[in-house]
This record gives sequence, C-alpha cells and structure tokens, in this order.
Amino acid sequence: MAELRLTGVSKRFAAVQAVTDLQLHVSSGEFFVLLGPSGAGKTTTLRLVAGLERPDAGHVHIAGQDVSAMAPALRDVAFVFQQYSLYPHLSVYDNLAFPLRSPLRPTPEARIRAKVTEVARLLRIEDKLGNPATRLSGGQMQRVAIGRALVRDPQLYLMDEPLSSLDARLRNDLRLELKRIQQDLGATMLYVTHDQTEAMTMASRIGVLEGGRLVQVGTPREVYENPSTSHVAARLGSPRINLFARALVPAVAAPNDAVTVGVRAEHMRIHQHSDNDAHRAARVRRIERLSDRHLVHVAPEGSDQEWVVSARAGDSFAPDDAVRVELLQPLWFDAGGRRIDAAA
Ligand SMILES: Nc1ncnc2c1ncn2[C@@H]1O[C@H](COP(=O)(O)OP(=O)(O)OP(=O)(O)O)[C@@H](O)[C@H]1O
Repeated sequence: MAELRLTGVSKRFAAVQAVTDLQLHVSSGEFFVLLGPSGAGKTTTLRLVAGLERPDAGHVHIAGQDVSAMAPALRDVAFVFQQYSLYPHLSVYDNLAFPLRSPLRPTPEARIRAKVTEVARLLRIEDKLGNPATRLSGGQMQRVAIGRALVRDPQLYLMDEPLSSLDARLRNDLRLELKRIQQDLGATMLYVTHDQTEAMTMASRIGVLEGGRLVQVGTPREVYENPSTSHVAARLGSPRINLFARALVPAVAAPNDAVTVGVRAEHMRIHQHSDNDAHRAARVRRIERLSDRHLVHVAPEGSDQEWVVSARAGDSFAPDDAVRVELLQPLWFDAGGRRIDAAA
C-alpha cells in the first residue's frame, strides 16, 4: 500500500472550475474520506488520481512517484464506481477474476481461484460464485463490484459513493464490512461520499470539499467538534447543528464579530423551571422519541426558528410547554461563516 499526495491540483471544464489548488496527503493505510455536497468536485478529484482526467495544474504522486502524466492502467489503483458496472454475460466468479486476467497482470489460475474465493468470503457472496451476474440483487451486485477492486492488491483504492445505491440496512452492513476489510488489508483508501454517517464512522480523516476547494481536513472528531466554517458544521452531525442569528440570544456572551451561532442538539439543555435570562425562553413544539434519547423541537419565543435539542429519554416534556434553553457549547461564526474563537 502506498501514500497519495496531491500538490496544487486544479481542473476546469469549460466555464466550471471543478477543483482548485488541491493540497492533499493520504498516508499509507489511511481511510481518507472526501465529503462534500453535489458538485463540490469529489468525483473529479478521484478521476484525477485515477488518471481519467489530466490536471490543468499541479501534480499527483502515488508512492512517491509523479504519476500526473501516466496512463490510468499503469497507475495501479482500483476504482469502484457509484453504479456497479459488471459484465452481465459473465458469472460472479468470472467477474471477480476479470481484473486478475488482465494481460498487464498475468496471474496463475490457482492463484486467481484462491484470491476470488477469499474475497467472496470477505464479502459474503461465496454461495453466489456460479450465478450469472445479472441474477443478483442490487446489493449483491455492488458487493461484486467492490470485490473486483479487492481481488487486486493495488497501491490505492478509490471508491466513489459505492454504497449510495443500496438500501439503508445493506448500507449499514457494508459500511462496517468495508471498514473491517480496509483495516485487515492495511489498504490506503480515498473514499468519496456526501453521507456524513459514512464519513464519521469509516474515516481515519475527513477532507471537506466545497466549491472545488478543501476547506478543512481532520479526524472525524476534530471536524465535528471544531468546524472551521458554518458550512462544515452543518455537514457533519445528525440531527443537523442548530444555526441561527446571534441576535436571537442577546443575553449570551459572544465574541465581538459573531453574527451566527451554531449549537449541536447535545449541547443545548432544556430547563423547565429557570429564571436565568441567559437561558433563552422557548416553547416546546414536538418530541421525537428515539430509543436512547428524545429530540425535543423547540421554538425560541418571538421567532419562527426551530431548534432541535437532545434530552434524556427519562425527561418529560409536552408540546406547548414554556421552557428555557441553555447553550452549553456555542460555536461562533462571523459574517462570512468563518469560525471565531470564543475568547476573541
Ligand atoms: N466532464 C465534465 N464536463 C463538464 N463539467 C464537468 C465534468 N465533470 C464534472 N464537471 C463539473 O465539475 C463540477 C464538479 O463535479 P464533480 O462530479 O467532481 O462533483 P461531485 O462533488 O462529485 O458531485 P456529485 O456528488 O453530484 O457526484 C460540477 O459543477 C460538474 O458539473
């Protein structure tokens, strides 16, 4: 497995600047997740690494070698696309064996059989090896597509939303399996998603892309706890962070330039009997009962906003209760959405 380095990589398609001056270092054995909304430049970044696009500027290094001008087939990367692209006339076995039968990598049949069997077992499709690829469920087809990348031992795996076409249950299962497999193999992974749960649970580090620029890189915890912008704050976490105007909480001490406040549901506390003016008066609207906690939706008095507050399952609230809400860990942002230190 190898490290990946992008330096000053930019790519434009006609009027669209898809990625701008990307600096990115993925260490050997790291599971690096590129997270961002549609159009942020995630797929373009993967395609630049795979060699399916040429950068207008900058360089791509894999294992210390500058591959910027190298043909895709010579880069020794395995790419899994969003939609499974299997050979329908071949069996599952032959689909999995296909990359090993490439003239570029002649492999003895006995070795192919061992590898295909091992990967089929990892992905729990051993009993499907004799099936035609078309006689599989969507989830099984996507497992085969992932398996085709895993049978090889490339320097780098590139995965473009490989789980997005699957139903929620299968996505959960495969998320855990992929992470386990990546750890077992010690594989270097560059993985694209717009699903924050995938990013939070799978990544060693996350890079948040917005408008073709990397706006923050860090461990899931760092990015969650210390987002550099209000956009990044909104990208991670479920329920979504509560973002509102600083003017809505005038009694709470704030840095001078603060325009927007972000407070996560678990960083708000509801008081049923409080006369502390720093706690914002609000009214309960509705309660979502989850197994381990309740999400209480409250409206600050005199506003049309709704905040979501996480409360213990034992706490009892009812719609229309008059309450006060304490902000435990507010994050402050300036007019441009940039984070300001609470001490500023
Ligand atoms: N071949 C192309 N020709 C023209 N424009 C392109 C091409 N490929 C990508 N783009 C544009 O570049 C921008 C980035 O696209 P990209 O596919 O990398 O985004 P993404 O973050 O992967 O989005 P999604 O999550 O929707 O796949 C978009 O505005 C897209 O329309």
